[in-house]
Amino acid sequence: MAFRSRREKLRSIISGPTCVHPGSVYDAISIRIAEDLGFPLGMFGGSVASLAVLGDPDVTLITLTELAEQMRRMSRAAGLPVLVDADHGYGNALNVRRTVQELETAGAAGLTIEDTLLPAAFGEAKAQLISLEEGVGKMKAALDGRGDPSLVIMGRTGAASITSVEDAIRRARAYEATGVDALFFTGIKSRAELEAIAGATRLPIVLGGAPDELNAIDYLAGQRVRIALQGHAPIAAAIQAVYEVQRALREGTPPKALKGLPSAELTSRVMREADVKVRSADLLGLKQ
Ligand SMILES: O=C([O-])CC(=O)C(=O)O
Ligand SMILES: [Mg+2]
Repeated sequence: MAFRSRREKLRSIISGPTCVHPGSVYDAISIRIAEDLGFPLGMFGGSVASLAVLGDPDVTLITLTELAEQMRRMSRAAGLPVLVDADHGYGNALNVRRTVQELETAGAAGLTIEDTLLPAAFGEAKAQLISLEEGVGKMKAALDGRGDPSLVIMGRTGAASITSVEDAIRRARAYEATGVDALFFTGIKSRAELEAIAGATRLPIVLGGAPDELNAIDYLAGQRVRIALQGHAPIAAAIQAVYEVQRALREGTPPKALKGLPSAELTSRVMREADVKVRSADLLGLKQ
């Protein structure tokens, strides 16, 4: 299968001895740039999916079809392995199974299923968790939905900041027992919390946003953290760049005087224009 080697690359990251930072990717161009810069992995966050596809905040309005289609566009544009934030799996455990099937055929290298109650419940401003039992059912459903055994499935919990570190450990151990490939934690606030979690579990660890004291990559590697996210600055930078250029144009700046535009060489590289020229010569008989 064409996607197998991408999945095996992600597997070698989580089974290796080091910790990597993934590139934050959200569309065909951002994944190509991350690949060109040598990132070993792309992270497709739910928040950036919402922003790129809907222009909305991360409040579970995006549909599975939209998420999978955006993943498919990225898989077609580049060969970089991508870890997808599949949120709560877009429904109950049966929906989780379907989510895994869709993301697998869209070319994801791996995905996370989390135990947050999504979308938010009526009248509840604070994040809540589903029960441990329902979380376990979702992990089992994810594994059952997997057709390619090389697809990486991660169990994710935000319990550390929603209930307690003890609850995060209880949940992580239960998810481990289902046979998931790795554990993804958000909301860990200190080295002591990470060490308690790493000491009580055995699978590779992926860390969502983390405070400064957790930002030493060798220390993280020593705690079995194999992937450490660094937020989603690229899409934030894109918002700023588009805003600045639209504003300058609106204020009457002539196009040639605009600042911050990419060189023709960079744009051509991102578009893989050289490959298109070769194909055009071969297939259309066009001179180069
Ligand atoms: O997975 C991530 O990158 C963090 C997250 O939940 C999101 O951005 O939606
Ligand atoms: Mg998310």
